[in-house]
Amino acid sequence: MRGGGRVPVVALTGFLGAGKTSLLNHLLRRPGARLGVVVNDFGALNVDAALVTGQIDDAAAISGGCVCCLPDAGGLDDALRRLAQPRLRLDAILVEASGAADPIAVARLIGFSGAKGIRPGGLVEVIDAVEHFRTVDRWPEPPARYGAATLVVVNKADRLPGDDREAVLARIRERVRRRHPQVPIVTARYGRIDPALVFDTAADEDPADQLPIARLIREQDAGRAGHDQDHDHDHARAASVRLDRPVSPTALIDLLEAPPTGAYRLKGRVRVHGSRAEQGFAVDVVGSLIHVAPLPEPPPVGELVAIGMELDPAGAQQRLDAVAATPAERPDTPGLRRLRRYRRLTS
Ligand SMILES: Nc1nc2c(ncn2[C@@H]2O[C@H](COP(=O)(O)OP(=O)(O)OP(=O)(O)O)[C@@H](O)[C@H]2O)c(=O)[nH]1
Repeated sequence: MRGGGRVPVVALTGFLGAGKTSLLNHLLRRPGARLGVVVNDFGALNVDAALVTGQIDDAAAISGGCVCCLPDAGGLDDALRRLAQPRLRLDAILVEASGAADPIAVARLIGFSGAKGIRPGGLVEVIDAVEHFRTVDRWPEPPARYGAATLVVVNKADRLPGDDREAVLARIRERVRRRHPQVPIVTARYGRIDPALVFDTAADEDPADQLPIARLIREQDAGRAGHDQDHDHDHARAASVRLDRPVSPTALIDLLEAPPTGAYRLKGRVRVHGSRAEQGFAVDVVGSLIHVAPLPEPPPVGELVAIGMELDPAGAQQRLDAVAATPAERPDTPGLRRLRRYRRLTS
């Protein structure tokens, strides 16, 4: 969400050559998003020249909406601090980790970063479908690195021989699941995943009562109904609900803690009855990360959106509708306490 709120920091990890830069380039091509980029090792920068006009060592706005920042080793915090400045109004910061980096360490670095104005936005682990069993997954136990991921992208599926493809993909999925049963797994070519899985594209012209992400999804739906668009990737499915009244904090937190089946992201803006006045909160769930932030004003109309590649839209709709329909009794002291606990943990 542009303006206000903390900027999500999304890490892209994966073994050397898995396709991190391809995925980064794909995300940077998304029009309308203002993204910060941190490339975590020198010499690896290979971002589209049209989007990044050279290796720059300070945060700078450049055409295409991308801001790029190259830190030296250990400079991640400095880079995040620079990119989190409110005047840059970024929708997300993408950190491409070096192929040699351990995703668990990367997640920890971001999670414990001292930089203000940021929050962890997930960790996307890119797997090379062809090289996987020759590089990262060579031992009886599945690699610990899967445990840190909030989304796994099995890339280069096109390079698997046709008669073997499904079997190899199934084997990779099975190995990932053994380590991390809940993590969503998508397959991709050249890292072309649905950007809605990673960040929102904010749009200044969006009406005040609508979340940018909802607009993005509407556009995608329109694109799907029409002919060809730039849709060279699997689509995320979504369900959303408009909230005309304050929501029940208990119903809301129950939803955030147990999102609808297949929901990889869940986000929204809500109004609740506080102990004295009405209060507004922005909520955001990525994988198992729950983030709750206060809004300066309660939104006149709220919204909740669930997104996922394997979302059951009807089931998700029911869950969202149920939150909208739960009476916002007051005082809902236990619910408010749970909400504030997440707020304290994440802001
Ligand atoms: N056939 C095919 N090639 C791919 C795919 N994704 C990436 N590649 C190619 O694989 C090579 C490595 O991709 P990169 O995106 O640079 O991988 P990386 O993980 O950033 O690599 P390092 O930064 O060296 O760790 C490039 O030549 C890409 O063009 C894919 O899905 N299919």
